[in-house]
Amino acid sequence: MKITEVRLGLISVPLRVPFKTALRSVSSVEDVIVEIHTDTGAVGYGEAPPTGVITGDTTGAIIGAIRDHIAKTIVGRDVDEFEDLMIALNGCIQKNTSAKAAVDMALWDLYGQLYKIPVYKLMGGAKKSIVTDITISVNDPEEMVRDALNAIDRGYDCLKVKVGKEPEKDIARLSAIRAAVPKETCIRIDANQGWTPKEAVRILNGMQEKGLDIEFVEQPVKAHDFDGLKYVTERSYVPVLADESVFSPQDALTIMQMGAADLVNIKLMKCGGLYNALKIASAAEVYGVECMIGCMLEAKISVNAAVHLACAKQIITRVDLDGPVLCSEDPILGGAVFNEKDITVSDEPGLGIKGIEPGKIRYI
Ligand SMILES: C[C@H](N)C(=O)N[C@@H](CCC(=O)O)C(=O)O
Ligand SMILES: [Mg+2]
Repeated sequence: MKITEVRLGLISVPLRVPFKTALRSVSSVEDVIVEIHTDTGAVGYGEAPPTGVITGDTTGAIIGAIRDHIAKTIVGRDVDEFEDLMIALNGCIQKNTSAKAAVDMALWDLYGQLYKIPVYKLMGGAKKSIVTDITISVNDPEEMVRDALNAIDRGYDCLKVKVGKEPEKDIARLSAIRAAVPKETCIRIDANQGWTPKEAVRILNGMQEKGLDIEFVEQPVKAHDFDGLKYVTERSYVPVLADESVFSPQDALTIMQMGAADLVNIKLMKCGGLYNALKIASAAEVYGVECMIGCMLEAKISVNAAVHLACAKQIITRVDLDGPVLCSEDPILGGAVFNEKDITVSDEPGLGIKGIEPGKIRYI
């Protein structure tokens, strides 16, 4: 199976409600789609969101990295030289993890199709379904309570609540939500780097004293501040999960060796795809650090690839793969079935993606 062409397109999918974090506010998913064509007619699919505030990757940068570096490296090569392809993909350009992730998943898709096996089984997995949380955007407490109750009505029992914007309001936000939702609702929070280390300890221990029962906090402090993260981890009663601090397997190792976080969030767009995500999962297994599988604002092609990983690795004990259910429509054909919180992996060879609804992709 020889790679003949890398085709790129753009999709635009409106969100049900605007997505607001301490870092950004957006109202639609605007992603780059990658199709890798082969001489057998098989096509591998990938997707990359331009999450500039987190990864530094813009739409133009994703397109440029794929066209000017990655495509030139992989076209003409055989999918069966999988390890060589992965090393070439990772070595042909620095950083650009979103572009690499989109191509990495399209290659896994083709490799699974070549050997007629779904990717999660190729990775040794046997689990067929997982359960995701859903994100509540940061707003005034009243609006957040409305969004939380709407999520409960849709059947979600785990909320990931965004905080970190106007930190003085965060305890009030969480108190209002905790008072409104059923007692057994799991609540995790994500500050998206919005607090200083001292502020984080004060807010988190304040939440603990009020009995708000927070499962964990995601990325309380700036991404580069590993010492600050460790400071919070050592002093907070609420467990700490490293998100923006962990891009590469090396970052994950450093965080684990320092004891700077209790948990790690693996995202394909931060680490460059499934090949590197597996390395983070292996490091986490060695250190006994449980992982969450997360996503950016992504539609179903790339989140579907993360579903395969989550079904394969037992060290992934938390799931934040709500990209598709935050969207008001799903233009992607095939792949995992997203029935609100319940996600069922596809048993089709590769990643199981069949294509994009006609008229919903603009080829470039
Ligand atoms: C969408 C997901 N639940 C999420 O919150 N992901 C990121 C932010 C993604 C973005 O800004 O696109 C996170 O910080 O965990
Ligand atoms: Mg996060």
